[in-house]
Amino acid sequence: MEKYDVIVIGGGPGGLAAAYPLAAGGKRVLVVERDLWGGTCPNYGCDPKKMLYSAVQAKKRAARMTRAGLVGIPDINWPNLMAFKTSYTETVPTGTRAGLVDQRIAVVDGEAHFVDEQTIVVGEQSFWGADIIIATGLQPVLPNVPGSSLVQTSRDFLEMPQMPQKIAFIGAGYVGMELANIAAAAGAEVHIIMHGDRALRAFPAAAVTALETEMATGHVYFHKNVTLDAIEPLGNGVRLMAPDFTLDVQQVFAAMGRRPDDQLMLNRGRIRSTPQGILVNDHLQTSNPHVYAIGDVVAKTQPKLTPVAGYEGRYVAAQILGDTEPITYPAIPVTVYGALEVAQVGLSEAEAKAAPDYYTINTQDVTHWYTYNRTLEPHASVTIIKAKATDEVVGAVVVSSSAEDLINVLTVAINQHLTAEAVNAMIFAYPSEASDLSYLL
Ligand SMILES: Cc1cc2nc3c(=O)[nH]c(=O)nc-3n(C[C@H](O)[C@H](O)[C@H](O)COP(=O)(O)OP(=O)(O)OC[C@H]3O[C@@H](n4cnc5c(N)ncnc54)[C@H](O)[C@@H]3O)c2cc1C
Ligand SMILES: NC(=O)c1ccc[n+]([C@@H]2O[C@H](COP(=O)([O-])OP(=O)(O)OC[C@H]3O[C@@H](n4cnc5c(N)ncnc54)[C@H](O)[C@@H]3O)[C@@H](O)[C@H]2O)c1
Repeated sequence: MEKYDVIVIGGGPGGLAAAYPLAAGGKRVLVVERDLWGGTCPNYGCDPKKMLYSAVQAKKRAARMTRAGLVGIPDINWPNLMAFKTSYTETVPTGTRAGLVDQRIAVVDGEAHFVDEQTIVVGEQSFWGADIIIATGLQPVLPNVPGSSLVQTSRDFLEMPQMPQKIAFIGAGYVGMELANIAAAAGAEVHIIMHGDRALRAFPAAAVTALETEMATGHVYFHKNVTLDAIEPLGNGVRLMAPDFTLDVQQVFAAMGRRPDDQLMLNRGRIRSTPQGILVNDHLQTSNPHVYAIGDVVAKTQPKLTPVAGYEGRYVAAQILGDTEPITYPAIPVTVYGALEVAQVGLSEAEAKAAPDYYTINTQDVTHWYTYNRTLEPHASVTIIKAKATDEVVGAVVVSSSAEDLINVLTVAINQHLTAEAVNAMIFAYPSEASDLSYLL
């Protein structure tokens, strides 16, 4: 049996962020990956999604600017856009694996299962680790109804060779809203099946309504309060069925959330978990003190995102190398890359509303401000939440076609505990979204 200082299970953003500093710190490290090196984000998540989104953004902006002198709206050629995406994704697994080997990190291809508290097996091989880090991410949830085998996943969507004329997503969270926007811009009629009446529950209702309205103008149809009870094959597609509801589409995709799978045999490693993920203490240590868990697989209140997985990977590496501080998280921005970008960071609007003595909430519709008028934005709004006692910026919501930029500026302000006065004292590039901040704070 081979022995290592640290075994990392999962070669995604979390696992990789832990492996490199551990190896640099002199530890003998093994990383095990059962599928594509690099994990979800660069292979079938954030990065390929945003490559497709780039063309969608350009098309939408061009369409708006036809009202300002631009002639003609470009078409999306799906196979060519896919080829552009693949030109990036096809290099990820080999490049990632080679990067590890280059740093003298041992790599094994295969699925890891626990044998006991410090031993795992991969195929026929057994490995012992003084410490083990679980960074195995999540798998898409599929509907539990007859015909669920006809349902595809976001991974299938991001590898789809042709765009069908009519498709559906089950679920209106991040994946459903983002992929629906891409499909609609590429020419499909898109249906979103929602078992409730709220999309993107974690975001303020007004921001989500703005996004839904924009998507509805682009051939996205929302079916609210529909709980599917069966899916049947059709000659050239599938039939989605619920009480008083039938919809025929060519393809249907699950966008109902993501959950850990049960392949690790956690019980043999004495590691406790729930359906939401592995339970950890404030050092990201599991119920087995030799084993840590990081990234999406952890049951946590923080958003399950790539930069959070990376942050936790670096944190656990530092713990194993000798640090003893419990983990604390900075304010984490979240952004939905839809027909509009909806972004928020810090204290939420709902939390601020619940404590009116402590916080001010300033929401402005900025659609007609110069910055957004210049690009003929369909909708733009910014919410700034400040602490009354200190005048510090503590939360923000941005809705526009480029909210990702402003939310990052506001994230810096929140994490640095800047007061409105301190932000206003800065000079930003003009004219830009950040240069408008003085009117908003
Ligand atoms: C469609 C989509 C779009 C997304 N867009 C964004 C975005 O825009 N921004 C953002 O921040 N986040 C986004 N995410 C989320 C992001 O991909 C994850 O937060 C991130 O990949 C989590 O990293 P991780 O290392 O925890 O897990 P993963 O990246 O999932 O990596 C886990 C790895 O472990 C491997 N593994 C699992 N079990 C085993 C086993 N038993 N043995 C060996 N290997 C195993 C898996 O094969 C995988 O490679 C998106 C996700 C999806 C699905
Ligand atoms: N831009 C980003 O940062 C980004 C993009 C994509 C994914 N992600 C990550 O991936 C995770 C998974 O995304 P997701 O969209 O699959 O999950 P999600 O949790 O964001 O949304 C799932 C949605 O499906 C709905 N749903 C659940 N069961 C259903 C059912 N039976 N019928 C109809 N609807 C149902 C839920 O109410 C919810 O609205 C996200 O939570 C996030 O962590 C992030």
